[in-house]
Amino acid sequence: MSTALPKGLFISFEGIDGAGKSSHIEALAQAFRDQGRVVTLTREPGGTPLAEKLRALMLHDAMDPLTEALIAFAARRDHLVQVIEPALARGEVVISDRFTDATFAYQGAGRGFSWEQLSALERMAQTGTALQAGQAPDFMREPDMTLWFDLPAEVAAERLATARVPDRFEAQPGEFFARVAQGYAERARTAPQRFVRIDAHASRHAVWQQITQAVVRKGWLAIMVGSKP
Ligand SMILES: Nc1ncnc2c1ncn2[C@@H]1O[C@H](COP(=O)(O)OP(=O)(O)OP(=O)(O)O)[C@@H](O)[C@H]1O
Ligand SMILES: Cc1cn([C@H]2C[C@H](O)[C@@H](COP(=O)(O)O)O2)c(=O)[nH]c1=O
Repeated sequence: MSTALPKGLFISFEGIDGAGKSSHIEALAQAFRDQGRVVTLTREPGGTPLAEKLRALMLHDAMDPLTEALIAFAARRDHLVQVIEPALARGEVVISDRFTDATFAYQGAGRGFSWEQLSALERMAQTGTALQAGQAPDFMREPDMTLWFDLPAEVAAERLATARVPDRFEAQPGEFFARVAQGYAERARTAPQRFVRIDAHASRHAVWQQITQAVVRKGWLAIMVGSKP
């Protein structure tokens, strides 16, 4: 007798730098584990040895916006093929700290690179990776849910002011992050069924409640009484 695998789930966390994503990702992973799921916790750019090398280039080496976008998608393709698709095929929950919406927000809205061309790259990089899962050749992999941490750029800047040595993105001026935040809002408007807006200006506890409510509403987790981030 064969035991059916649970359906793989793909959840991404998005938002401008300092929006508070990292503070909750591990807690959500643990909530899934507590309810018997296997979790692959990963990040972008990165998540594979090759993609981590590309991350280091992207975060620290000067380059033009097209180069930046191409590196983001090259890293994503490797990440999808090597990590995300195999984990989904095993019925795991994949939680990624950022995915393609970040490219639209940062390289698109932030740097000014064309969204139309980013859409073409998105289709190229995210199609044909799920054939073994029985998906059609033109199926484009996207997250099942995107938790979008919406926070004004000036609040995120205050939170990060004392935090760490900034990388190429964190060193950008406030106007850059205001554009990135707008980019996320625009992207959320184009995919309302996938995006869940999290009011990231709320307290940590209230943010955690919004996250758990979103996942419980989907029926992916049972109600978690007294759970904490
Ligand atoms: N709800 C909150 N209220 C106040 N401060 C918070 C809240 N959530 C997180 N912080 C603080 O804000 C800072 C940034 O949080 P965090 O590192 O989780 O953000 P992030 O979205 O993961 O950023 P990045 O994408 O740059 O890694 C940290 O100092 C964290 O302690
Ligand atoms: C996936 C992706 C990321 N970025 C930027 C966004 C952040 O500034 C960094 C990653 O740092 P984090 O601390 O892990 O959040 O990279 C980007 O510009 N484009 C992308 O596609």
